[in-house]
Amino acid sequence: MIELKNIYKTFKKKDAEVQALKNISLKVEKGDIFGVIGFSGAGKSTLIRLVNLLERPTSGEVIVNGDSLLSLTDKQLRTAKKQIGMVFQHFHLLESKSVFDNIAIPLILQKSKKGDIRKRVIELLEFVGLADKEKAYPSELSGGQKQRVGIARALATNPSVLLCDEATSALDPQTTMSILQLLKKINQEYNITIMIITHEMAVIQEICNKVAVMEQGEIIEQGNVLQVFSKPSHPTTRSFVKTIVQKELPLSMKGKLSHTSGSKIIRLEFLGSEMTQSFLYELVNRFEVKPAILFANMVEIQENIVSTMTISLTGKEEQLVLACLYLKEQGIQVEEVSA
Ligand SMILES: Nc1ncnc2c1ncn2[C@@H]1O[C@H](COP(=O)(O)OP(=O)(O)OP(=O)(O)O)[C@@H](O)[C@H]1O
Repeated sequence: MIELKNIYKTFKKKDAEVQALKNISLKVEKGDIFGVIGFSGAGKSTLIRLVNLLERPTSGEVIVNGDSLLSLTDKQLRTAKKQIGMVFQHFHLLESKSVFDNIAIPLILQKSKKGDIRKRVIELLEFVGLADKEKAYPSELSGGQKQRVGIARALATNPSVLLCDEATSALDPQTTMSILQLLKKINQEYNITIMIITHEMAVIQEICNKVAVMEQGEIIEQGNVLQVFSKPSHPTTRSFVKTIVQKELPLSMKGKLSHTSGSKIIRLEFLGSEMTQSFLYELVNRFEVKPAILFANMVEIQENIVSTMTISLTGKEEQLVLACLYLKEQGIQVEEVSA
């Protein structure tokens, strides 16, 4: 659907060069909601702007819907671009035009018939929940409503791909959630593939099935969201994941921990929530150990529950070792915590 192959992008200024992207390769499959996350300056905007050639790579290949965009003629490129809608952080609406006219712009540009334009815009207004705002002007709308107009405009020409450049970064958390739900609905009901860049892990958690993490122009980690969230390998990914999956003991608790002989403090990570009770019961039943929960956290990712739990286990050394072994055999990740 979208494929970037060995992309490099260098911005040349008078006295300096900025290597914004270094050897980026990624694949977005049909139906994906693919998130790209990174800190400011990582190269996310440059990356997403390459997908519809708002930015041209210094080298590498951009393939969308099977077309290698850099080898198309201008006319072919215009046709290919109709398949790619884009939503912006600051909406980019025309203030002097009504909501209806803003959404109609791409249809007017492609010379659709008046009746068809009216039908499509009304349909889109309905879809994004702004049926009563047809005649309003952007200045009369909230940020969330403006973004709904931006989304409707991006969908006007029936694209197969929607690019979202920090689409929720200018919105409060509640509005962010409602816009993310709208993007999910677009993906599911219109079967549109979405690529979204963000610096907020909550965006990835809420709607994405795949994620790429960027740092200094490179992709440092990518994969299925559940995989990356449950086992992040790069320190930067870990620091992003930490913002939503709280694994560490709170500092106030850490200070009070003391390891006494005959006890172990271990952190457990596993998928699913129903497991919790059964393995604690099994520990007590099968081994001469006493478990106590010190800290627990559950996060929903892709309709899966990722659970982390810190427990203390008290008992004879041999029993503690056997208990830990048993937990590992159940597919639980076990890590000893130092005080
Ligand atoms: N038109 C440009 N000319 C020169 N340098 C640029 C240009 N656009 C981006 N850059 C540089 O490329 C690097 C990546 O910028 P980019 O905007 O893609 O990062 P980002 O991850 O989107 O950051 P942010 O979240 O702050 O927008 C930065 O060092 C930036 O200064």
